[in-house]
Amino acid sequence: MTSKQPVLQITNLTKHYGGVKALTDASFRLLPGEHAAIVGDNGAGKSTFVRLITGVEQPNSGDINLDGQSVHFSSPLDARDQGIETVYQTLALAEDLDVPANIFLGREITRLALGPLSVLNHKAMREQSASMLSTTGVKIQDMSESLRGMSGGQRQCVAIARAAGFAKKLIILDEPTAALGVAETARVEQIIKGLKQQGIPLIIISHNLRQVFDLVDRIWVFRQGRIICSRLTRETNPEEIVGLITGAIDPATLQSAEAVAC
Ligand SMILES: Nc1ncnc2c1ncn2[C@@H]1O[C@H](COP(=O)(O)OP(=O)(O)OP(=O)(O)O)[C@@H](O)[C@H]1O
Repeated sequence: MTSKQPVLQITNLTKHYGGVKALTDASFRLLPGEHAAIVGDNGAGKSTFVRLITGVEQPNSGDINLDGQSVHFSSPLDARDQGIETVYQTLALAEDLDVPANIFLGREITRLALGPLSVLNHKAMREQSASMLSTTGVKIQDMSESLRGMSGGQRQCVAIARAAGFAKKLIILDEPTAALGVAETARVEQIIKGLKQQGIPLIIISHNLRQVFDLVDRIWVFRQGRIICSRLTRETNPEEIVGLITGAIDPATLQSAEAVAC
């Protein structure tokens, strides 16, 4: 075990829907600056886990600890306010708005705060958007273009830059390249590597093992509603992870006790 305090520590998180045990006693940790992947077969409980740690749903039991503090998220907004930024597959972007308006969607900067009559500070939002995009390594030709004209990859990049710009604690990416082509996937992966260099902790849900092995420090394996173990990427290989996902390998038989956190 490491002595570093985890950014996120989850203990015995459980969510049952009637008789369906979507997630039982899931324990997980993310260290400062660490990039981790969540993998598992369909129905293994990955999405349920993410919904619980992003405030979309509340657990039946278990503890979520953020930077050493026990927290409860009553809504996604609550989780966001407490420092967890999530990029969902649906991206939550507004097609008809330009890049700055999308980056500041729901967090607009105002010159005069008068409730519904507030005056937006477009200049500040434009400047800060440009800075967020450049810090994240995202290149957008024309920031005043609406998102409607952009490719899936460009939109994904805007969503990740927004998350990186506002994340106080960590970023969660849900299948960020599932709908992208090869070149766009490579671009998004470059951006994720940039976040690693900046020390921003990150959790990625991905079915793409090549991508997982290329990007993360640690892999958490979900199986039948449980987190069965985690493996340091450098101490495992794709065959072993597939074996853990399918049940062909029993985590109890793995030798490296340091690398297994069950
Ligand atoms: N709202 C719900 N009501 C009832 N059962 C649910 C609900 N959400 C999830 N489940 C069930 O919980 C189990 C875990 O589902 P979950 O979506 O978390 O898996 P997953 O690993 O994300 O799968 P996938 O990769 O297909 O998205 C499945 O059996 C699913 O049918």
